[in-house]
Amino acid sequence: MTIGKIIDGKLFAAGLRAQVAEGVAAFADAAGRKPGLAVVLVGEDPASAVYVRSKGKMTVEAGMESFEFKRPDSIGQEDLLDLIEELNEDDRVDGILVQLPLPAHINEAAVIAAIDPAKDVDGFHIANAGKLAVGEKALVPCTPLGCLMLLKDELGDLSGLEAVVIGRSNIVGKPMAQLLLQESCTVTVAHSRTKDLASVVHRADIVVAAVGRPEMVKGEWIKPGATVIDVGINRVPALEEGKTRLVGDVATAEAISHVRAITPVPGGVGPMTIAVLLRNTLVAACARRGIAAPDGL
Ligand SMILES: Nc1nc2c(c(=O)[nH]1)N[C@@H](CN(C=O)c1ccc(C(=O)N[C@@H](CCC(=O)O)C(=O)O)cc1)CN2
Ligand SMILES: [Mg+2]
Repeated sequence: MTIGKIIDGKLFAAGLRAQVAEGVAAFADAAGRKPGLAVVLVGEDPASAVYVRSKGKMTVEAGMESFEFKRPDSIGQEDLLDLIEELNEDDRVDGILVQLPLPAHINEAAVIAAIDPAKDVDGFHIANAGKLAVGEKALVPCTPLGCLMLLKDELGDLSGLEAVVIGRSNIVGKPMAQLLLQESCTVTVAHSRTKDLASVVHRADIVVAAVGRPEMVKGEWIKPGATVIDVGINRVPALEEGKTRLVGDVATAEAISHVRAITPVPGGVGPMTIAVLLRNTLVAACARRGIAAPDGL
């Protein structure tokens, strides 16, 4: 039995952040100021609070300015839109990110639509999604771009490979499919209504699992030698009473003997999300100031 490689997303992300930090220093020399990222957190969701803290810390470590805006769960839609408008107008702010999910009474689409597309470092605005779809230069959602970076690092040229993306969200599944199409993969997007998912997955040289269902993708579904990117972050009960642990959307212990390579959870795709956010912020800052973005980012 051969054992596939575990892709170290944490290490790759650290390398990317170091590269971004070099670019940030060059930007600051040329522009006379640091790139700035504004992060908006609404409510008390503990996981969101952790991610936002981590984003702020890594933004500063990369040499950028971090602006954090925490608002109560009770904030009204109009007040949130006013804050976005202020950030759109603030010249120190190159990137704006509203942490998701938002409370149920807020219209997420309206909030995203209010962000200046040039500052939309999450790449969620329709203008950026549309540009990505037609192959124009765009700010691209962080998680799928991070997945693509890991895939290209592992496989090199992806052209002609059969890719199956499981999940059709606007944040991961759809942009992931667009990115893989741009790399000339043959792309299938599978989802909750897909019939015989096991045999669809079995065709794939590349599997990207982004369904949010713990260990749903079984080892025997994977074609021998496929590369698997596991986007899932699911908290499940641990063996020890009262404790939890994280698992992905793929049954990794089973899949490991089928794959060429696979991302672990934690330590795979997750760390790439924040590293790419920093990359997108630098790219947005360069574009806003008419400065060339560093090569290879
Ligand atoms: N506006 C956005 N909201 C959300 C996004 C996003 O990209 N933009 N993505 C997720 C949350 N997220 C960043 O915001 C994020 C999720 C996970 C990780 C990460 O590093 N995970 C670790 C495990 C962490 C743990 O122990 O709980 C890993 O996988 O190794 C970073 C960022 C939803 N919201
Ligand atoms: Mg809502």
